[in-house]
Parts: sequence; structure tokens; C-alpha cells
Amino acid sequence: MAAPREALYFPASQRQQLDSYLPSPSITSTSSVSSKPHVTLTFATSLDSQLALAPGVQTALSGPESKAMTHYLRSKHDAILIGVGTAIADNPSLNCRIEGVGGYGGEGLYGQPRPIVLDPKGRWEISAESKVVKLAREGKGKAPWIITKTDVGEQKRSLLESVGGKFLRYGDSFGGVEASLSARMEWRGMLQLLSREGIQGVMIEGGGVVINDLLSADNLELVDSVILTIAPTWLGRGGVQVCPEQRQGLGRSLPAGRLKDVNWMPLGEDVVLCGRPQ
Ligand SMILES: NC(=O)C1=CN([C@@H]2O[C@H](COP(=O)(O)OP(=O)(O)OC[C@H]3O[C@@H](n4cnc5c(N)ncnc54)[C@H](O)[C@@H]3O)[C@@H](O)[C@H]2O)C=CC1
Ligand SMILES: Nc1nc(O)c(N)c(N[C@@H]2O[C@H](COP(=O)(O)O)[C@@H](O)[C@H]2O)n1
Repeated sequence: MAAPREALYFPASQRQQLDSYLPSPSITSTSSVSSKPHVTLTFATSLDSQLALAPGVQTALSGPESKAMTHYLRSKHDAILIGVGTAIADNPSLNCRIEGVGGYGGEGLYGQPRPIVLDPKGRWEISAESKVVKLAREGKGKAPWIITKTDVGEQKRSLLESVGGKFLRYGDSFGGVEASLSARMEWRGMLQLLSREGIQGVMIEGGGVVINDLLSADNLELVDSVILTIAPTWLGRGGVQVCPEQRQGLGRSLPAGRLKDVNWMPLGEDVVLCGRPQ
């Protein structure tokens, strides 16, 4: 079958440079459930380490080559996770549009990742017009799962279930009474929840709150690899910045973190940095 016109292409020589940072195929073929999936943190920033011009403003940073790379990554993970701020700002598709993957020249939904949205308070007004819903109806993507702490209305639940998605309730068992009162959900608990649902590799795309939280001292050990696109643009002050809190030790500030096993890869006008947290 010929690939539809909108399918993206990412060459084999460049794929090889990324593969060691991705969930290994041996993980995905085993039936045993580990305590957490492989976590790839991946996003695009400007030269001043920003994701977007302002909170809630969708900003294209990746050029065509690094965009194709992102879609290759999407084909290699069971799920793509974003925060509700990104879902509201971007109305994203969160499917994989690379040549050969389900809906784009492949059979069925083969290779399509599951979109997952963190929405503790039920802020996302998902509707029949949301791109993820339309794409699920057209067989060009999977319907989203929404991780929440609240009781969602029957209308949203039935819309989501009608296209094959669902709400996952983040249980209060993940942190006792204090946790049940706050909107915050612990990453360990959320990753355990995904693992129980059969997710063995998740790529986390953003936005700012999600990325800075995962890069913090408490959570960095949960991240297996980071794949960062840097675009040759300064967005200027006032944007959504990637800048995690510094660590504190012996009464002084220490760097927030560093990558090891680093590979820099030019892709078109962008550069892609791969590494593993030390
Ligand atoms: N350049 C890039 O690669 C990307 C850019 N973006 C941009 O980022 C911006 C959105 O970023 P933000 O406003 O920071 O929103 P966000 O997408 O990080 O979502 C933040 C919300 O997610 C929920 N959340 C996050 N962590 C949570 C936790 N541990 N427990 C419970 N709830 C949690 C909360 O409701 C929080 O308010 C948009 O402008 C979007 O276009 C988003 C993704 C990638
Ligand atoms: N890799 C990358 N480069 C950019 O320049 C971006 N703005 C983003 N944003 C992320 O991609 C999602 C949009 O995906 P669809 O094209 O709609 O499938 C967006 O929601 C962000 O997660 N990423």
C-alpha cells in the first residue's frame, strides 16, 4: 500500500543513532510487568531553553527533519504523555505520522502510540472536535487515556469510551490522606499505574510543568533517556522555560542535573541531543 501524502520519512542511518536510547525490543516482547515503563523525555527548545512563546501558545520549533525524528520516536513507544496545559494549548494529534505506521501506510493501528494526558482536576474539555478523537474515529491514532483524580462527567466518559479511550483514576493509595487532598500526582505512582496497564515504553513530550518536574532531584532517576531538539531561535523573555530547581547539598546550590552517554546529531537546521541522566 502506498503511504498517504502526509506521511513523514526518517532515514535508517539516523534511526541507528537513536536506537540505544529507546525502549529495547526485548522489554516490549516480555509478558512480565515491571514496576515502571522505560521513560524517554523528549521535547524541542529554543536557544534560550524555552518550549513556547508564552504559556498556552503553540510554538513550532522543530524543523521538518527533527519533526520526522519525533515521529520515529513515537513509533517506538507504547504511549506519549503530556500535561493538560499542552492538551488545552495545542489540541494535539499525538499520533505517529511516519511512513509505514498504522493509518499512514501500515495496517490497522500497528505502531500507533497511546496518547496519555495528566489532568488531575478534569480541566480538558475533550469533545468530538478534539483532534485525538477525530483521528481515533478515522483509524489514524489511538484514543487517549486521561489520568485524573476527579470524578469526570458521564458525557466526557462516554465520548472517550466510544472511541476506545478511558479515564484512569489515580488512586489515593499512592500517598495517603495528604495526597488525596492535593491535585498533585507522584510520578512513581503514575508510572506504576501505566505499567499495570501494559505500557512498557512512554515518551513524555511536555509541557513546561511536566518537564521541569521530571528534571527535579526527586524524579530524575525515573527518566531513562532524554532526547532534546534545539532549534536555532531565541524566543525571548516571557516564554515557557525548561529550568529545573537546583539541588541543595552541604548548605550550597548544586547543578540540577547532567547527561552522560551523550550524542549530538545535526538534523537539518536543528541539533538533537541524546543522553541518559547521570
Ligand atoms: N516545544 C515542545 O517540545 C513542547 C512545547 N509545549 C508547550 O508547552 C506549553 C504548555 O506547558 P505548561 O503550561 O507548562 O503545561 P503542561 O503541559 O506541563 O501541563 C501542566 C498541567 O499538567 C498537570 N500536571 C503536570 N504534572 C503533574 C503532576 N505531577 N501531578 C498532577 N498534575 C500534573 C497539572 O494540571 C498542570 O497544571 C504549551 O504552550 C505547549 O505548546 C508542550 C510540549 C512540548
Ligand atoms: N518535537 C516538537 N517540536 C515542536 O516544535 C513542538 N512544538 C512540539 N510540541 C509537541 O508536539 C505536540 C504536537 O503534536 P502533533 O503534531 O499535534 O501530533 C504538542 O502537543 C507537543 O507535545 N514538539
